[in-house]
Amino acid sequence: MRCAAIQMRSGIDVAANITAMDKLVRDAAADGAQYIQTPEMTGLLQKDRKALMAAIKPDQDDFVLGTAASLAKELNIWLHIGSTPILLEDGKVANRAALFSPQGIRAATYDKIHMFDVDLDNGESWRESAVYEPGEATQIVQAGEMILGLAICYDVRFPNIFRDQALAGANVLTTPAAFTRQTGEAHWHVLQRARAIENGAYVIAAAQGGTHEDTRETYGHSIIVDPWGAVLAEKTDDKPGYIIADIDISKSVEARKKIPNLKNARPYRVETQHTE
Ligand SMILES: O=C(O)CNC(=O)[C@H](CS)NC(=O)CCC(=O)C(=O)O
Repeated sequence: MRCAAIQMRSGIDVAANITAMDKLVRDAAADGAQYIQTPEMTGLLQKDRKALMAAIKPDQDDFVLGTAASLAKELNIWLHIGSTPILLEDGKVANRAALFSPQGIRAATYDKIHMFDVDLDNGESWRESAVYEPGEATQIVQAGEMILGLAICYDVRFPNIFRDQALAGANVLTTPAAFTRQTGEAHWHVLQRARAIENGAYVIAAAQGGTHEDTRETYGHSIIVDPWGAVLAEKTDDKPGYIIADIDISKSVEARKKIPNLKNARPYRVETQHTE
C-alpha cells in the first residue's frame, strides 16, 4: 500500500492552511498514495489562546475535518488528519486526530493523551494542558491491509502506548507532529526509529516544519520507518511537501519473527536496593 506523509507550515489562517493541505494531498494522491497523513495541528498553529478560541469550531462544524471527508471520497484514499484543534462542549479544546475512509466516512477519532508541559533550556515554555483537554483512550483501526495505531507528537515519548497498540494488533504506528526545532534536532529520528524497531511495526510521521506565522519554529523531517528500523522516506528539510513509500505488512510479520520481543516479554517486579 502506497503511503504518504504531508509536511506543512501551518499558520494562523484556517482557510489558507486548508488550501495548502488540499494541494499537497492531491499531489500525493496523483503520485499513487492510497493513505495520506497530515501533521499535528494541520488546520491552525496559533499560540495566542484568544485567537485560537475565536477560530476553532466543534467537530461537526470543523472545516478541516469537513474538507478531509470530501477529499478522501473524491480521491478514493484513506486520509488521516494528524490533528487539528476542536472546540469541546466545556469550552476546552481537543488536539484531535481523525481518519477518513475512501468512502469519506470517519473511521477513527483520537484525542492526544500526553500534554506537552515542558520548559526547554532555550527559554521556550509550553503548557499544552492549559488549553487542551487530554484524551483517555488509545485507538487502533483497520485501514485497508494496515492496522493503524493513532498517536500525536509528544505521545511518541511514551512507549507504552505503542506497545499496547502493537499487542492489540497494530502494524503501522502513526506519530504526526509539530516537534520543536530544538528537541527535534536532538531526538526526532531516534524516537521514531525506536518505536518502529521495538514493536516490529512501520512508523509514519507527518511533521510541521519551519518558522510559522505564530513565530514558533518546528523541526520538519517527516519520516516513514520500516519495521526493521530502516528509513524508507524522509523529508530532509523543514519545507512543505510530501514523502511517499510502499508499505508491505508482511514486513512487520517478518520483523516480529526475526526478533520476537513482543512474545518474549515477561512480567517482573521492580525492587529497590538499600545500601548503608
Ligand atoms: O499547541 C499547539 O498549538 C499545537 N501543539 C503542539 O505544538 C504540541 C503541544 S505544545 N507540541 C508538541 O507536542 C511538541 C513535542 C515536542 O516537541 C517534543 O516532544 O520534543
